[in-house]
Amino acid sequence: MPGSGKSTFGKQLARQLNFVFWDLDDVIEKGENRKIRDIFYEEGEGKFRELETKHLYKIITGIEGFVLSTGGGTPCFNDNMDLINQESVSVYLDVSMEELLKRLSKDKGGERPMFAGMDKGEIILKLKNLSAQRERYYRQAKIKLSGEDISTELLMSELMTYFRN
Ligand SMILES: Nc1ncnc2c1ncn2[C@@H]1O[C@H](COP(=O)(O)OP(=O)(O)OP(=O)(O)O)[C@@H](O)[C@H]1O
Ligand SMILES: O=C(O)C1=C[C@@H](O)[C@@H](O)[C@H](O)C1
Ligand SMILES: [Mg+2]
Repeated sequence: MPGSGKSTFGKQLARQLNFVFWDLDDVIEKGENRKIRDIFYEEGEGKFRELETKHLYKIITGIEGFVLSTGGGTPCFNDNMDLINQESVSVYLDVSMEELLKRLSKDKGGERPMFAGMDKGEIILKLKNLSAQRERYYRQAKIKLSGEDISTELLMSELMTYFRN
């Protein structure tokens, strides 16, 4: 979900594994030479999803030994979750609504176009809607980490178990 810590956590994990870190939102912005916000406002979500899949495909089929932090919506469009699971090990950070609300309410810069200009009540409604639509994609992830004790150490141990099995 937006604000679940994908970018923060992904960077830590990449450092631990000595892998390259990519943030799909940054890759799209650099590749298209535009802010995601502007793509959304000028061309709509459909165009954004098309570009998102294009850049996801390029990274995931093009390089090895990386950690990729996707956008919250990435797994939910254009069969992206199937592609992710074919080519990599996916991780779902399952963070509570209360914690997401706390984190997203702090985003005053409008970096997240989906929540721009919303008050707390509107954010919680949006989060509930997104979660209801997206959970079925998120739960296809190979590894799920829930609760307050999400750490890179825990994920490293889950990854070991995953590869052992
Ligand atoms: N484990 C954590 N505990 C407390 N705050 C955190 C934690 N992980 C991330 N944060 C904070 O929550 C906010 C969102 O984190 P981050 O940007 O990593 O999420 P994201 O999943 O990448 O969000 P987005 O989907 O918008 O890219 C940031 O302000 C970050 O500092
Ligand atoms: O959850 C989403 O649908 C999005 C999350 C962001 O990271 C961006 O990828 C974009 O704003 C859409
Ligand atoms: Mg992020």
